[in-house]
Amino acid sequence: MLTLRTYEAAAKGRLPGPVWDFLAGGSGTESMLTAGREALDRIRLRPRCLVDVSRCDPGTELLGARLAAPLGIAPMAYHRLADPEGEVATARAAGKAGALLTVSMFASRTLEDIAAAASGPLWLQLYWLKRRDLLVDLVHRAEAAGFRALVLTVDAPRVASRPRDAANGFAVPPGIRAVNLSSEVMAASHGSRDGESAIARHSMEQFDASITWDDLAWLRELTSLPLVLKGVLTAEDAELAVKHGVSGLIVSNHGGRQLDFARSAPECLPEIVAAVDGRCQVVLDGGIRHGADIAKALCMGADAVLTGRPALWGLSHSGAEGVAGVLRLLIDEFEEVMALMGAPTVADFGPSGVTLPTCRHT
Ligand SMILES: Cc1cc2nc3c(=O)[nH]c(=O)nc-3n(C[C@H](O)[C@H](O)[C@H](O)COP(=O)(O)O)c2cc1C
Ligand SMILES: O=C(O)C(=O)c1ccccc1
Repeated sequence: MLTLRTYEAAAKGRLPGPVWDFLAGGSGTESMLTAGREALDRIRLRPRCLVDVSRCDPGTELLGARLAAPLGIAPMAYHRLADPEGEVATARAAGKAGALLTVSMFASRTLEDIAAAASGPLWLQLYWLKRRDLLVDLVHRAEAAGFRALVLTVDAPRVASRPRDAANGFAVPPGIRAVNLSSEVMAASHGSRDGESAIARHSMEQFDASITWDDLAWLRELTSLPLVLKGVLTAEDAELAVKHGVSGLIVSNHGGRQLDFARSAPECLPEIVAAVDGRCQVVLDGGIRHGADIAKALCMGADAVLTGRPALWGLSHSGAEGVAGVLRLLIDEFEEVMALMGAPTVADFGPSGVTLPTCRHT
């Protein structure tokens, strides 16, 4: 019987050390690698009994797209680090499982190839590059390829220092490239130097750290695709996001890879859901490792969750089949939790389904 731990152990065994460190690692003291997980573990479920759960339906809709469960894959760069087929295999698996796939701007397969392999909804994640012409090109290609939404990651004006990558002088191995961006812009991300991560250096050169809320209008005018902001952790920013017309928020601490000592995403979710008050969709990411985590997120008011690293573990273990296996595990566990919670549909999860540890944010 395969568990997420099996996939994780297999990936760790198979991948070169520096690649494993890039996938698994976090920023700074890595305090945030476990914070989200611990916050989820402190939340306990409050089951109801004698409800008809002879049929449980984990299906839902997210930004108008049908999903087999409120689950997607978080945007992650360079899936070819885990498997030669990369994002094409991931897309096939997400389609098979009925899960959303968020494709990173730094994907290692073309948007067109990924879309051709997909049978479910795709979102495209963007970092705001200084070279706006490249953003225009990507957005137009995403529209043409049938992507359903754009995700702007807002917790990374630069990639944070990550000690493992710095120690390894990590650079993306030759032969793996962010093929959707011009090689001229990507040149700096190759070529490793001791004591420095090429990815962090590249982000300092290429990301536009000067953008503010006012710049969102430029992106919104470029496309009719719905805009989702990823990395919002406060009610204040959620309110601003809604005022600026976003269709969704991904409450995320970037899997512990950006601001060290931040609040973890699950801790922030309730105040963000309250601030949004139904005006846009809310997705949680970070540390989703069990079907019960999906249930907890829904109880706190999320519409769906994204899982990150486990998809890459599955990919490294056995390509598309491995990713599909990971998604299947999470969805099967979620279905069981639905039955045992007395919650036969996703609409049956609400605030009374959890007890939250008392936490104050002011
Ligand atoms: C290897 C790796 C690459 C990532 N690349 C991106 C990226 O390109 N864009 C982005 O917005 N987030 C990126 N993230 C963050 C994920 O989208 C997500 O927030 C995080 O991994 C979720 O946590 P989890 O891995 O604990 O499930 C990356 C994460 C990892 C582990
Ligand atoms: O977002 C990340 O966490 C990340 O690792 C990354 C990878 C490539 C380019 C930019 C960020």
